[in-house]
Amino acid sequence: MTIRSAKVIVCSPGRNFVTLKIETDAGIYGIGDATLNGREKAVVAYLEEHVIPTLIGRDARSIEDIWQFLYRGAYWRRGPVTMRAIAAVDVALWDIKGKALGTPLYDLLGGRSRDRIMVYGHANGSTIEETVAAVGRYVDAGYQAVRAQCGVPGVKLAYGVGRGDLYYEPADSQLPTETSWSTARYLGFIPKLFDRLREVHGFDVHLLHDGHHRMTPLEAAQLGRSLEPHRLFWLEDVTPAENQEAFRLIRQHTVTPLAVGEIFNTIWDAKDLIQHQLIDYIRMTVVGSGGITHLRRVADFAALWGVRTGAHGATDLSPVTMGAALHFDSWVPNFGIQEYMRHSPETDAVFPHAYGFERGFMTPGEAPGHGVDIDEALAANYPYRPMQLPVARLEDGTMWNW
Ligand SMILES: O=C(O)[C@@H](O)[C@@H](O)[C@H](O)[C@H](O)CO
Ligand SMILES: [Mg+2]
Repeated sequence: MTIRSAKVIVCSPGRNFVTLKIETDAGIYGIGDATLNGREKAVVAYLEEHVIPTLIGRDARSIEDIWQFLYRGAYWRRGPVTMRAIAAVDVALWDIKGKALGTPLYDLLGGRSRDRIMVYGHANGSTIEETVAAVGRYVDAGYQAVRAQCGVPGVKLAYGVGRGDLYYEPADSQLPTETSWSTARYLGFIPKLFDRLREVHGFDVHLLHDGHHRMTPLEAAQLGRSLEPHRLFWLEDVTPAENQEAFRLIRQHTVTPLAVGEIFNTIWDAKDLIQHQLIDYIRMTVVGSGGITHLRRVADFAALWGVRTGAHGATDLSPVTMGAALHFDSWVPNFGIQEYMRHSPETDAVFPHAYGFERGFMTPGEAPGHGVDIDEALAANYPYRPMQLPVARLEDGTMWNW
């Protein structure tokens, strides 16, 4: 089964998505996601200029060989652009293999390890009471796990505070929105949020929180320790993780579970964190980490050290990634949880999908491949709109991590 053609489809049904469609001479096609929020066109060029010409004529069944060819063959390894392009090809090829064999992707990986996949939703508010109410709406909808974010008094546009209940999209402007940040204000405030959340909602719901890379290791340790009475499911991205060693310091001081990895691209970003058991959940997902082929190696390595998966699932991960991730989650033995930020109705219409959601749990569906398609005619109604992620500055104007 030979790859006959491949094309990149860019559309913006509410937000931007980059999708790869690979067609074979057997009449079977596969779909992969290559979206890199705020830097989409870089991946488009990488695919169109450098990857697609090398795919034509290859055997679509040779997923592993094509992965190795794209990874080793580029010479310049790793990074978000390269690994997203590889992921798009990889996921499209797994989709093709599943369709060719008439079987869902999870079966190709080794079959289902669970009946349904626990997901967490995003609750946020500009005040504590708004966030408490937002968590309540998720609990009422059947979610067993909810991420809680809140505006911080004195901080302009704190991370994670959206404009609606179900949808949150941080890439909101053609030029980056400037936000402000004060870790001192944040550290003084967040324990009060969780005091109130536990007071109102009790301990039957899993609560999560995302620090979005803003603390120093010692500040992260302080936050982790102050939240221990609230028994979080996880505390995410407390500090930038380029320095994997930094997590030793955090770990020495707190037993609050730690999650990290949504911006990692390969196992090399996570190796020390995993093998020294410095984290509890690895947040890498198919689109960011070279597709199913690489992610399963990461998951197997993590399993050796008791680290579980907690795949990134923000709205910038297209339904194609969501579908592929749900098949992966169905199989992966060391599954932890899956993030689920709902897509807009426009996005759902452009990407018809077999996966489903019911009261806090998802299933990948039984369609062959990953079960997600793209309606190209509909997609054409939503042209690309340049959008960038915000930036953050400290109160004195110093550039900080958004
Ligand atoms: O945990 C998360 O979902 C976030 O950290 C993301 O919303 C992240 O900000 C976006 O994916 C950036 O594009
Ligand atoms: Mg995050």
